[in-house]
Amino acid sequence: MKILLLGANGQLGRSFAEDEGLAARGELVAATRDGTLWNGERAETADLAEPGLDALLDRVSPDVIVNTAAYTAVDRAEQEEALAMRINGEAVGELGTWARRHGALVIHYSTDYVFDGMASTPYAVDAPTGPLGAYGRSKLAGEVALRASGADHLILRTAWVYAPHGHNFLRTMLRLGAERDELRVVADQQGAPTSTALIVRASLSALDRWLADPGSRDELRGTHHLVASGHTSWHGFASAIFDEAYARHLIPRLPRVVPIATADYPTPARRPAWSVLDNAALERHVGVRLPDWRDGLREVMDRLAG
Ligand SMILES: NC(=O)C1=CN([C@@H]2O[C@H](COP(=O)(O)OP(=O)(O)OC[C@H]3O[C@@H](n4cnc5c(N)ncnc54)[C@H](OP(=O)(O)O)[C@@H]3O)[C@@H](O)[C@H]2O)C=CC1
Ligand SMILES: Cc1cn([C@H]2C[C@H](O)[C@@H](COP(=O)(O)OP(=O)(O)O[C@H]3O[C@@H](C)C(=O)[C@@H](O)[C@H]3O)O2)c(=O)[nH]c1=O
Repeated sequence: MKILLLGANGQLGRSFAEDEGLAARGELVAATRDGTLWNGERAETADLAEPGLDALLDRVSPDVIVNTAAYTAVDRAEQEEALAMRINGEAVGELGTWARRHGALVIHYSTDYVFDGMASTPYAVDAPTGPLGAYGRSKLAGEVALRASGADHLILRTAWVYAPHGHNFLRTMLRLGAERDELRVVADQQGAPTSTALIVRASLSALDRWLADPGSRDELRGTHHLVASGHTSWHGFASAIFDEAYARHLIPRLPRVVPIATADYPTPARRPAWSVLDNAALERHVGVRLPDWRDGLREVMDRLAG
């Protein structure tokens, strides 16, 4: 089996590449935008903003495409919606079209930002979407295009993703906390911080079930919510980050973390107030346990401390 990993330098892509789980299941071909991995090794080049993905796909001829590449700059997307649409929308449709023609499976990631955040109970997979901003619209376009392609696919919607590496809220907090005595963080947006390690583990379980049990495919094919269990606010997440970092002597002192309202932290893109996704169906279909978000945080902090 040949597996093509797109976006191997991103938070999630790098976690897949480091984990070795994909490589243990087949011949893994990693691709990045510039043809180089974060560690200096060579990779395939795949720029989703450019036409010509078919040439790479024809050459690699994957049985499974794991697409972790995406335009993820939520605020900048408000100014660059066409580019976000190309990368997160059209290019995903092209992957699907190739996959349908060649009988390949596409594992693709989407986001809580496809919802409008007006709910007050966890979003079910089939809840109506209604993105508030350009990034969410572009990710929804990718979901729609992949479904329309007719390819075998798993769309795994996740949220509030972080890792010991890459661009994420956890690393931003640790940087700002080292620079300032006080941070102001929104307390009226709720979600489930989800580590890339959790996403990798659950994705591999889903892939294993897909491969081992063709009878499961009708149940698995389609969209799922892959997030940690429980929920908190960005303020709650920031406070927990500092507590865990302080307990491991990663920071010399605890900064003050002041809860504020979204209105007091104006940003170009609107974000959903309620981003909690119901992950029970994935636990049932794939037989994985999706632990509480605090477990993932402790695991990442242990890695940073180690
Ligand atoms: N981050 C989050 O909080 C969440 C992410 N998701 C989704 O999960 C998936 C993984 O996200 P995550 O790992 O956090 O994202 P990152 O931003 O960490 O990584 C995205 C990767 O995509 C690459 N990329 C961007 N533009 C292109 C392009 N034109 N061609 C090829 N590659 C490109 C980037 O390349 P380069 O390194 O060169 O910039 C980067 O390596 C995405 O689908 C995202 O939408 C869903 C919910 C939450
Ligand atoms: C840095 C900072 C942010 N915030 C707020 C702004 C925002 O409402 C919230 C999160 O900020 P960020 O810009 O880090 O997060 P953001 O880029 O919105 O994160 C999103 O990324 C995309 C890719 C997703 O798919 C989502 O699931 C989600 O993880 O925290 C503060 O209140 N204080 C601060 O000091």
